[in-house]
Amino acid sequence: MNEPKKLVLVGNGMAGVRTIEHVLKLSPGAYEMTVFGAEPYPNYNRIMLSKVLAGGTDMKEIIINDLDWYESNGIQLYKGDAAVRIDTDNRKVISESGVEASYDALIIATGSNPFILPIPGARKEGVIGFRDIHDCNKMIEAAKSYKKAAVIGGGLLGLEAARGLLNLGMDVTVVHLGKHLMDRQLDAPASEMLRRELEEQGMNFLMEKQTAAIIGRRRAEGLEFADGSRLEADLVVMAVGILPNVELAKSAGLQVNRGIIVDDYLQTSAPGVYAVGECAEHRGIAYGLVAPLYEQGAVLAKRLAGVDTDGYAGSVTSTKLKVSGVDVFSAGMFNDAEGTRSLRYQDDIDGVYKKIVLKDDRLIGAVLFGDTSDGASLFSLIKSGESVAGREKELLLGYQTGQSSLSPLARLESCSEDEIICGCNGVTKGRIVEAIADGNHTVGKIKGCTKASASCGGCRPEVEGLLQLYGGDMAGEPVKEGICGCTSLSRDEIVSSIKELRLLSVKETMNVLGWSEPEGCSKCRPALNYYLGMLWPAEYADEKESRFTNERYHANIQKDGTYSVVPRVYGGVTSPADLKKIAAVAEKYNVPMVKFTGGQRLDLLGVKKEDLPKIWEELDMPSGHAYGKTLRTVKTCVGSTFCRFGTQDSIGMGIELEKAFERLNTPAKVKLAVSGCPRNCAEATIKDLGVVAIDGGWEIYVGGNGGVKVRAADLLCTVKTEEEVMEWTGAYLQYYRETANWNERTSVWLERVGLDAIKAALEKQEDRQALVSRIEETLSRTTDPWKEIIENPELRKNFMPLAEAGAGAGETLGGRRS
Ligand SMILES: Cc1cc2nc3c(=O)[nH]c(=O)nc-3n(C[C@H](O)[C@H](O)[C@H](O)COP(=O)(O)OP(=O)(O)OC[C@H]3O[C@@H](n4cnc5c(N)ncnc54)[C@H](O)[C@@H]3O)c2cc1C
Ligand SMILES: NC(=O)c1ccc[n+]([C@@H]2O[C@H](COP(=O)([O-])OP(=O)(O)OC[C@H]3O[C@@H](n4cnc5c(N)ncnc54)[C@H](O)[C@@H]3O)[C@@H](O)[C@H]2O)c1
Ligand code: SF4
Ligand code: FES
Repeated sequence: MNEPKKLVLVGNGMAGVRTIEHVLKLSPGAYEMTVFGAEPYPNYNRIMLSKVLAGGTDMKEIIINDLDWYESNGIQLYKGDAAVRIDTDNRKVISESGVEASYDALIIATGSNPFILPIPGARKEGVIGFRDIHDCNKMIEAAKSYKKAAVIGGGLLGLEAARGLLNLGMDVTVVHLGKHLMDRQLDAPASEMLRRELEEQGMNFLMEKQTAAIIGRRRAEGLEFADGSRLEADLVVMAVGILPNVELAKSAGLQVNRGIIVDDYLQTSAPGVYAVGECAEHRGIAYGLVAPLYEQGAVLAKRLAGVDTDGYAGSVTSTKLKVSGVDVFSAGMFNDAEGTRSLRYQDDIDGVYKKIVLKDDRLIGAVLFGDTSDGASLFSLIKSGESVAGREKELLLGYQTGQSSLSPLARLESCSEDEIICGCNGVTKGRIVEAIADGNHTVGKIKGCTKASASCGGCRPEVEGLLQLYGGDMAGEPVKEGICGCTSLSRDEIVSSIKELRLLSVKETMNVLGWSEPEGCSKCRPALNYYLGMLWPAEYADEKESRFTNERYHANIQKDGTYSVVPRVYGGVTSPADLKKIAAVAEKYNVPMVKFTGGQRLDLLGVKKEDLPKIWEELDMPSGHAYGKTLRTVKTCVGSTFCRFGTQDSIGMGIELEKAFERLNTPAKVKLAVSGCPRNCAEATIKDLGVVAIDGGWEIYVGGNGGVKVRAADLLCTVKTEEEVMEWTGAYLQYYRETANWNERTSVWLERVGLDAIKAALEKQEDRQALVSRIEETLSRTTDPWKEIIENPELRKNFMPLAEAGAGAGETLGGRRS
């Protein structure tokens, strides 16, 4: 056997160590390895520092390779000992402590340094970047003694730092230079939705602010901006981008631009010297995310091991913000440009935004907010560059089934074993399939042994997909998945645990049931809030912060940031007096548009947030709840009161239903209608519950939907009296409340549960009555939200402009929404 060659790695970080891991696998024993690391730790997962700061994990959990690993692989590690010189003529590296290491091959993987703004005061105590364990510890320490943090930079790092500092109890203001947060990853609508969501989480923002100086004596006391205004802050985190760490390479005479220039085989301008990771510049790009760096590392390892490779051709990147409660995904070229076309979908009620960008029938970019479940599939289509002609709508609206040729499952099945599924941790499909074959049959177990899905969580749908494909048969047991990435518990398990253990708050539920994310996410928080309210109508106090914006402000937020006002008009029947009131407020507050809705209501559109309480006060009408997961409207036809075909009083029936069930919290919105004869002018058979009058009675239809996916309702029963209509409706709605998943419309629920099962549950009158008594218990505790807001000065403050609300130092400078 040949003498091993000498391989030296400078930079004990993510890209460099990943490269030598590959070399060890491809050609064990071929190299004698020496590693210099400036940090005093073994190799760790830098991206998890955000989670450490946010309290989601601890330092020991983020170590990728412990000291034993170096030892058992015969690697000489000099930790806490930076390389200070490279002698390319004599092929050796010299370290700070004086160690000299000769090399046949040298890998430079020195990463980046945080960019520190060159402004007065930038070196003061209390001003830091966020790059390593040391910075993370410093922030955790600072939060114990100081309360006001300013994060400069509203990019990925800044927002993750801000979320962490909020979790540590600090009052956090993010100062951003541009108009839009995460401007390198998101378009304006997604960025706006993100800002609103983060404001709801308690973050303050100062947008379009240029920091001119850090003020304070020895320690930072605040920021001064170019416009002369100031912000108090005793901790300042700079997160305004990174600079590749090229000093060592530069001083060794290597060709350097922004990064160290490398070719497709990661070779620098010096023989035997390679560079990978953030410090390298390939075809003009220095990447700042791990996935492309791991791809580089895989190519370099092959090169060093003498294995054939086509070289590295550059990467398309995707990102996911690691802030719990916010789902944001961005990939590829997400901005419109010449020769591209884009499709968008925006649902302001559920806070979902999707955009895909196409060029020549190929998908080249995507932005997702609120629902990022299709991110991985879209990303693999972007990478594959295949034609998506004719499938654009499916891509935008999401994969409905697992059957289409585009479905994530089909794609996963056909992709090669080497395809990286988890970009953050560089885990391939082959490795995950192997883990499944070894008996790991939950995402949690796969996470434990491969680290796939342990970081940003973006690959979780793909890991779940692989479990579906390869888990069931091998295990002989069904694969169990949780309601979201924070738990492996199903909806039913959660609901029964809440009941059995008498859990009474969202936080307690997450703690007791072992949530992986201490704050939960935008899927589980509102779901838990709903389940708790449904189970404990008397004891549970609704948690506003677990609701979407519309339900928090009791108004639908519109695309321009204004709100809409929809007063309750029972059964769609109004009066001259109410119409006058509506007209008067519309005129007085310059409401730009008054419109009839599909549910026979009047909608005042374009209302400013601060006008909402005044308008509701002057209207003195109940809320129409046009914004919530609740009973929306009962649409009625004129019925026997005026119509010559009418067999029953559909208006009276509709009003009675609406008065009985208004303000009811439901898993998803619920719409009702009542028609006075089978001509069905109120379109009752495409409603969640529709009542149609017949000779001598009423038919009750359920599970209809007139939305994206039209579904004709099924006949539940035929009854004779109005009392029976009320009883069946109450029982049906309560059964839906008790058994549906949060956010599941009745049309989907009915198909999942089955009409026969629902009929069986409601068949016996005693069962119906038990359900009715439970719904009545809930209904007896509801109140009109706007009446409450109007009468409560504290609640009214939420709608006031900042100055009137009496904001603190950071807030008066602008940006904060309450
Ligand atoms: C808080 C945070 C969160 C992040 N989250 C994500 C994420 O979610 N997804 C994602 O894709 N990316 C994320 N990133 C970026 C990701 O961590 C980097 O892209 C990745 O770590 C770069 O790997 P690297 O090996 O090039 O550099 P590094 O991991 O920084 O490693 C370089 C190492 O070299 C050492 N070094 C420097 N000079 C010398 C020298 N002269 N001698 C010896 N050692 C030296 C440094 O101390 C460092 O340890 C995040 C970064 C941070 C800071
Ligand atoms: N979830 C993730 O994938 C993740 C998380 C953290 C960090 N990272 C990576 O770490 C690196 C550093 O992240 P970053 O957010 O610092 O870099 P970035 O370049 O992505 O964002 C910096 C932001 O700061 C803003 N900015 C620039 N100058 C400013 C100024 N003077 N005042 C206020 N704002 C200013 C920019 O407009 C930009 O939005 C990036 O490569 C990033 O991709 C990734
Ligand atoms: S459904 Fe029948 S009763 Fe009602 S308006 Fe139409 S025709 Fe008249
Ligand atoms: S892609 Fe981030 S955890 Fe897998």
